[in-house]
Amino acid sequence: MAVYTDIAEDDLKWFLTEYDAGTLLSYKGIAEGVENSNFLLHTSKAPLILTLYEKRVEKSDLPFFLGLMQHLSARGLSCPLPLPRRDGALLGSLSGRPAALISFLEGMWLRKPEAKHCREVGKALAEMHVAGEDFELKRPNALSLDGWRGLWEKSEARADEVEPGLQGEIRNELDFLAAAWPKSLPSGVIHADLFPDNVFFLGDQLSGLIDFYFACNDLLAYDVSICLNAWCFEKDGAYNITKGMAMLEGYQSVRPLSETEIAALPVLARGSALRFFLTRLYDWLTTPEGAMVTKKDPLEYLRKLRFHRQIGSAAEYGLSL
Ligand SMILES: Nc1ncnc2c1ncn2[C@@H]1O[C@H](COP(=O)(O)OP(=O)(O)O)[C@@H](O)[C@H]1O
Ligand SMILES: N[C@@H](CCOP(=O)(O)O)C(=O)O
Repeated sequence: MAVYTDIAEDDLKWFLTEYDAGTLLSYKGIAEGVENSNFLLHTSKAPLILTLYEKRVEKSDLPFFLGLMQHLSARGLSCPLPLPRRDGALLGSLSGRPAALISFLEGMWLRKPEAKHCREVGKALAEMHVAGEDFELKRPNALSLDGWRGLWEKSEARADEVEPGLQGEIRNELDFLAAAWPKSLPSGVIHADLFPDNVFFLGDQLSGLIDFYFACNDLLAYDVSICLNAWCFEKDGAYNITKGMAMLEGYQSVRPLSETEIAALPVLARGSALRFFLTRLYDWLTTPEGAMVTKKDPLEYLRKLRFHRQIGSAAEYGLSL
């Protein structure tokens, strides 16, 4: 679950007086999520999401995340919209944490996405990339090459507890990626965590994207590779080329990939598999037993990484070259 910080009803009522959000009818913690504490609020005006930003989110990054949601929403992308306080600020404070109220998005995330949903996700990702083109704030990706090495160094000594031989394998992978990482592909604002739990659907129709708290400036095709990893593998670890094809077609119906982006996909997919392996590994090794958060399996991403290593060309992801 992800409610790291409790809130007192009176504090919440006081917090709401700073907004034109109506009076509080009810509130409850939301079990899902990993990074922040989220609450669903019902007020006399509307359902709302209250997010308390926890330790792993840099306060100085919050204007980027909240401003990006405003920017994308203004350009027609369906995503939560932060509510301004009466003084115009998007950020307040509650229970000693930076806090924001954001609009409630209707829909549910899909436990068993199909190819048709992957197509919608690909299209929405490209729409986000296009809508983000004129967003003025910048945020470098803290979880790119340099960040991976730092993260690895925190887990390296205990990595072989998770699987024998990991130490050597990941060191070699980092060296490979440092040498092979593309330097001049199109870049822009990326979501960087567009997993199934961050995409809502109403029936088969995509109703919106949430959780922009890893968004940053990086290679657009890297974001595509994150989605291939998150959406196009089956539970048994097999890559589903039909889903990959649908996702890439959906993406390219809005923003065609260049030849160099296509050629770079296998390396980018190795990088994005490693990125989620490393954050999961760190959490796996450091989250105390009994903590109220569901730990995600790092080995799922190790298997994906190994799959991408043996890819000969992007055609194997379902792209018609
Ligand atoms: N704007 C929103 N509308 C509806 N539900 C939301 C919204 N934002 C978050 N949620 C709910 O809260 C959960 C956790 O949100 P998320 O942003 O993924 O948290 P975290 O950043 O901690 O991973 C989501 O799975 C969803 O159920
Ligand atoms: N998507 C990441 C974990 C981040 O969780 P989220 O709830 O913020 O999407 C993973 O699967 O490792």
